[in-house]
Amino acid sequence: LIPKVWCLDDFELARPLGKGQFGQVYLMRERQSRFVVAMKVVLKSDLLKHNMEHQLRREIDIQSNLRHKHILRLDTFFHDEKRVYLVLEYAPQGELYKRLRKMVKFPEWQASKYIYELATALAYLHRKHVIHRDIKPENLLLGAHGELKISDFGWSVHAPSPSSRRLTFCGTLDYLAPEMVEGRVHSNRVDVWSLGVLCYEFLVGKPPFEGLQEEDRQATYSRIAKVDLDIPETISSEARDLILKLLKYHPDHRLGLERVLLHPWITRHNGTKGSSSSHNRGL
Ligand SMILES: Cc1cc(Nc2nc(/C=C/c3ccccc3)nc3cc(N4CCN(C)CC4)ccc23)n[nH]1
Repeated sequence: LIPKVWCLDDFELARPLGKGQFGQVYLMRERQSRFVVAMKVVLKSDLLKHNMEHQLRREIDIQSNLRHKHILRLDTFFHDEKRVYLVLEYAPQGELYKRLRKMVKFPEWQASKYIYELATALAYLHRKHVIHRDIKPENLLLGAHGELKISDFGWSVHAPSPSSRRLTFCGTLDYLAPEMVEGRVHSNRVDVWSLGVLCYEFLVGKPPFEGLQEEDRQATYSRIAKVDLDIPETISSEARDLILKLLKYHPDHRLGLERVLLHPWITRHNGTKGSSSSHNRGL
C-alpha cells in the first residue's frame, strides 16, 4: 500500500470479524487493488473515556515499524471526526485460542512449532527494544499456512520500561510475570515468562497458575509469585525442561530467546530452519 492518505471510502465491507474491548474488527477489501485487509475501528469517544489515546498511539507507532512473518502487519491508519481506523494484515486461519479450545491441547510437534515461531518473533521484537507485555492465546492469529502471527500491540512498550504508570490490567493475570503482577520494574524478560506460560498451556490445555475458581485473581497472583508450578507426567521430559527454564522467578535466570531456539525440544520438531526470514515475502 503506497503511502497516501486513505479514507473509509477506499474500502468496502466484507464481514465483521470480532469485537474487542476497544474496537470492532472487520474484514474489508480495498476497492482499487481488491486487496483484503482487517480493519480495526476504534471510537475516539471510547479512547477519551478510558484515557487510552496514548496507548493507541503507541500501538500504531510500534506495530507500523515492525516487519516479521510472525508479527501481524499494521499497513496504515487514518481517522475521521468520530473514529480511528487501523488497516491490519488479514490472517486467514483465525484466532489461535479458538483452535486451542477446540483441540483442548496441541500435540508436542504443534506446540513446539508455535513456540519456535513465537520465540523468533520475540527475538526480533527484543532486538528492536520492544516488549510486547501481553503475549497470550487471545493475541495470536493464524496466517494462510497456519503460521502464528502476534497481534494487538496495545500493551507493548519500548524497553526498558520502569512503567511508572500503574498497570490497570483488567485482563487475565495468567500470563503476567511476577515482576509485572507485583508492579515492579520489568524488562523484555516478561515476554520470555509468557512464552513459558504459553508452552505449558499449549501442552496441558490450561495455563499453569490459573486460580482454582474462575476469576480468582488473588489465587493466581500468589501462585505466580511463588511459581507454584505442577507439570503433568504426560509432558515429555524435554518440554518439561524448557518450561522450567522459562518460568523462573528471577528475570535473569530465564533462558534467553537465542537459547530457546537451540533447545532440543525446539530443534527436534523444527529442524534447522536457519534464521527465519524477518521480512515479509511481499504484501
Ligand atoms: C486483525 C485480524 C483478524 C484477522 N483474522 C480473523 N480474525 C478473527 C477475529 C478477530 C477479532 C478481533 C477483535 C476481537 C475479537 C476477535 N476471526 C477470524 C476467523 C476466521 N475464520 C476462518 C477460519 N476458520 C477456521 C475460523 C473462522 C478467519 C480469520 C479471522 N486477521 N487480522
